[in-house]
Amino acid sequence: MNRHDWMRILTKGYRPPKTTTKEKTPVKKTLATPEEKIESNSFEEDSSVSDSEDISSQEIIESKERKPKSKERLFQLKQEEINHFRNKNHIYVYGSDIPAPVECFEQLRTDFDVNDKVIKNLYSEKYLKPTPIQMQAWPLLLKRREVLACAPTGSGKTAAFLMPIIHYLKAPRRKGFRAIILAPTRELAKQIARESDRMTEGLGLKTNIINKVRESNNSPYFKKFVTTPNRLIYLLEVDEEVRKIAENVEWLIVDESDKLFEDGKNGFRDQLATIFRACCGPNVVRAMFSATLSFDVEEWCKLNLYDVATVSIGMRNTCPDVEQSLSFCASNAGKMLEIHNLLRNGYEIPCLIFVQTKERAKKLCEEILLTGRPVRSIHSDMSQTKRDEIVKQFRQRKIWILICTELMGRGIDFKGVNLVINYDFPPSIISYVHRVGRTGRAGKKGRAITFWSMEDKPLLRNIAWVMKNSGSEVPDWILNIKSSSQKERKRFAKNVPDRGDVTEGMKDQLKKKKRKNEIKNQTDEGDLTEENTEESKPKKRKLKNDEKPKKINKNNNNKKIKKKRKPVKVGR
Ligand SMILES: Nc1ncnc2c1ncn2[C@@H]1O[C@H](COP(=O)(O)OP(=O)(O)OP(=O)(O)O)[C@@H](O)[C@H]1O
Repeated sequence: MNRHDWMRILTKGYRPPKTTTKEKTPVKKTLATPEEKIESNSFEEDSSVSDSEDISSQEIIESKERKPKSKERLFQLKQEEINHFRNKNHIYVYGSDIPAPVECFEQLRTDFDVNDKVIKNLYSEKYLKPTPIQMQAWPLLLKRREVLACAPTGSGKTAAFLMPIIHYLKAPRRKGFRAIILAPTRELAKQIARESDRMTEGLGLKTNIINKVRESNNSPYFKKFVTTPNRLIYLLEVDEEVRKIAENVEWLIVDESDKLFEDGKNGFRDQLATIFRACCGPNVVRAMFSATLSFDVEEWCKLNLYDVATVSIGMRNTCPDVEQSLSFCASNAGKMLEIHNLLRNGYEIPCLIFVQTKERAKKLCEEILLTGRPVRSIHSDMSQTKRDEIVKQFRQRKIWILICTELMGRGIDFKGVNLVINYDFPPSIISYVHRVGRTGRAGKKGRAITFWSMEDKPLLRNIAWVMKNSGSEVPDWILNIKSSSQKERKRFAKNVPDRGDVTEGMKDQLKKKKRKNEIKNQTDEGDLTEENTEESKPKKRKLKNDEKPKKINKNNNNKKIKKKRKPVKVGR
């Protein structure tokens, strides 16, 4: 018998006592208060608690302790998911407590209780899902956060600020205007108003746009209010009632914020300050939207907006959906030839052509009209009705080519512009991005060609980098041109080169072209030219018996042939 057999005999019939739930509790109580601990001491000292029980109770304690950790982990996982989603959609956020982006329209209903009618209106716009700026700006604005947003041209910023406003305004109240949207041009203000009308359908909300300063004076009782700063300033100055209404405004949105923040004669910085002071109620939420942001605007927002959340989509100052290229044209005549070549060799319509001045717009329009193509120009000399009519016809594709100045560079959504031509080089990177951004909108692709000449060199490299960063191919030598200083670029923007007359040099060019054609015809027709006919040839004199033939200089018979000079060596 070995020692195992002995142990079996001695312990026969013995069963180890079962652990009861009662006995487990004292271990749990180690997490209890100190008083309870004293009470439970007897249990802890109980020797009947086996080692194995100790381990299992330890596990319980650990699992209890781990519980809050796993909550944290869950939160971390969720955060990782959110970050992944943001990265996938190129959404970058800065600020505290930024809510998660929404992925679909349904989430607006489930998470934010947005009215069905508002969501229905989004679907009837034929939108299938939110664009990245909408994904992140909606939850922020629906939580009434102040926002600074920067998203590429044509990425749906208008709906990004309109939808939350509409959700909050809900139904009309006789309180005067409750939301103000500022835009830098009348065209843009009208476009926003049109989109707002579509999105508020069935809700009874009214959007008003002030066309003429005085006209708006007698009707400040709108629900929403889209305007340019000058017009609102006028109302604030002349009407006490408007001032009171402004104090209770619930939303103040600045579209194309960097344009409105510009100072100088084209900027609205001073007017904006007045409007911000007027809309000072405790409930106002302010937000700034633009495709391009300047350092100034960012700094201002950090200082003046409350707990501002910054949202940025994609790489700043790029147009990823536009295939961009450069074309060198040395002179006005060169540009004219290039545009004719483009038009002759096939171009995409609708096509927008940007020029520097309204004079150049008119002249270029006349030139292209001669080719019989449906082209118009649009500029500030025209009445508003005429401008609206032209924009409408361009949208309806009755006009194929629209020639415009910087006026149309920002914000205007012509729907489906396929080609942008910068006939005259833009004055700044910002201007380039907005001009080129008239195509490649709402997920569609577009093309942009920029003509450049030597005078545009201070900005050439920077524009080339915008192209490169947008994914277009640019020759390396342009990217490597010596960079111009910020001062030089600013000077370029302020004093753009005088580009002269669009048709300048055309006569010379035409003469040259005519001459070229003539020469070509001559060579094609062989000897049948006037110079080569028998009559035109000089008659040959018969040589005398001992006379040698003279050498003839082909270039000029009268000139003697000059002997070639030997190069002179310069020594010390
Ligand atoms: N969720 C969406 N799905 C599809 N299309 C959309 C969506 N939201 C907006 N759009 C469309 O995208 C186009 C561009 O929108 P919008 O004019 O608001 O662009 P933007 O970002 O303001 O451009 P810009 O900087 O040039 O002013 C419009 O035709 C609009 O109807």
